[in-house]
Amino acid sequence: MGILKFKSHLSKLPSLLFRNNNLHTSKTFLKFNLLSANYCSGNPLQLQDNEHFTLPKFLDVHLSNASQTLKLHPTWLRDHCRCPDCYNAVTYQRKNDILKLNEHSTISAHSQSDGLLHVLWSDGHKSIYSIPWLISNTYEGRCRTQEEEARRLITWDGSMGNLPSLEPILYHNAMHDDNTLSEIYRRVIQYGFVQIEQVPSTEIDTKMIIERVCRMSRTVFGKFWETGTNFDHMDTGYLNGYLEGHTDNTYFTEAQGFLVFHCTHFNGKGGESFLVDGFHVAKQLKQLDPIAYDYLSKANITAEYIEPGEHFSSGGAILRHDPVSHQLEQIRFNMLDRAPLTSVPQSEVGTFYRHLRTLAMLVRQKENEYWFRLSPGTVMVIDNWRLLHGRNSYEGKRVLRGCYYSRSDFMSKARHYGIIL
Ligand SMILES: C[N+](C)(C)CCCC[C@H](N)C(=O)O
Ligand SMILES: O=C(O)CCC(=O)C(=O)O
Repeated sequence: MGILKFKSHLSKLPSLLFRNNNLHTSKTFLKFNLLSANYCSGNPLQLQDNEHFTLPKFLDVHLSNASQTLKLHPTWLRDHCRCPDCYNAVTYQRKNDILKLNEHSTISAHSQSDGLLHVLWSDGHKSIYSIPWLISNTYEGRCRTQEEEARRLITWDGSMGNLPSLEPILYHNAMHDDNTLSEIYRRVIQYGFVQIEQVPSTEIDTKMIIERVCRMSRTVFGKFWETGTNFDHMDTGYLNGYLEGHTDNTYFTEAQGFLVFHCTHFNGKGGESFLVDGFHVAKQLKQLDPIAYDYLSKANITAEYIEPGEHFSSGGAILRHDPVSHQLEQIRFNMLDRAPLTSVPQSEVGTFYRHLRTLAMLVRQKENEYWFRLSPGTVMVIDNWRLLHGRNSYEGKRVLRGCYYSRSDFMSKARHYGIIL
C-alpha cells in the first residue's frame, strides 16, 4: 500500500531528478568513501550537527558496491523529500516549513531496493528518494562533481599546443542548429573562449548571433557597444593605446561573466589582440610561490570606474575561490582600474606589492600570451572570469562591437545544455 502511494509520487517528479548521470553513478564515484573523504572544507559531521550537541542518528544508504555507505542526516533527508506535499515539481520550489523540519525528522522505518530509498517518518509522512539523486545532491557528492568539472577545464599557454584542433564553428550552423549552440557553450566552459566564423559584419548580424547565444546584459557601457567610432565612455578601451592583459569590470560587485567581441572594420596598423588563460597563470603562481597564491586569494583589492554621473567601486580577492569547493572561480586582474589601496595596512603593503608583482610578471610572460587578430567575420566569446584580454596600440580605423553576458545568464544556459551541473 505504502509503496503504491510512493510510486504515484514518483511519477509526478520531474525526470531531471532521476537523471542517471554517469558522473554520479560511475564506479569510481561509488568507490569513493563519501564520509571519510576530506576533499572539501571541514568535516560535515561536526559542522552540520549543532543540534543540542548530540550526535544525530544518520541513516545509512548502501551504495551499489555494498562496501560503501552514504550517511544521511534525517533533517537533511526530510528537507529533501520531493513528494507533492513537500515540493512543487512545477515551479521547482520547496513547500516544506523550515521551522517544522526538526520535529518532523524522526525516522520510523526505512528500506532500500532497486536504487530507491523509502522512508516512513514518525508523523506518518512517507518519502521516496532515488539513490543517485541523493548522492549527487549532498555536499559530498557536489564537491566531488565540482572537482570533476574543474578537471575537465583545459588550461593553455600562448602556444595553444595542448588544445585539439577543433572544427570551426560557423555562423549559419550556430544560428540554426541547437547542437552547435551547445558546442559553443562547451568550448567556452572548457577553454574559456570560442570563435564563431563567417558572421556578416553588419551590426544587425552581430546582434543576431549575440542574442542567439545568450541575452545581452546592460551595463554602464550600454547593452551593445561600439568602440573606435566614439568616445562615449572615459576608458582606455575606447582609445587606441596598448592594453595590457586584464579582466573587465573589476569594479562591479559582480563582474560580467563573458565578453563578446566582433571587429567589424579594420583599416590601419597594429591592433592585434591577445588572450592569457588566468587559470593557467594561477596554476603557475601556485607552483612558483604558494605563499603569494594564498595571499592573493585572501587580500582584498578595490577597483573603480569613474565617469560623469557614475562612480563604481568594489573590492574582492584577485583570486576568488568557490566558498564550498575551494576551486578557483574567478581571477580579477586589472592593474589600470585599481582604486587607491585602502584595504591593506601600510605595514603590509610591501608584502602586497611583492605578491602582486609576482602574479603580474606571470601574466606578462610572452609564453602565456596567445596572439591573433580580431577580424571582420569572427565573433569571439570570452570568459571574463577566467581569461585576460589585451591588444596592441593601433593607428587607423578599427571598429569593435560587442556586449557582455552576465555570469548568471550564461551559466544558466550552460546548465540547461548539460555542460555544467
Ligand atoms: C568593453 N567595453 C569597451 C565596453 C568596455 C571596456 C571597459 C574596460 C574597463 N577598463 C574594464 O576593465 O572594465
Ligand atoms: O580593443 C580591444 O581589442 C579590446 C578592448 C578592451 O580590452 C576592452 O575594452 O576591455
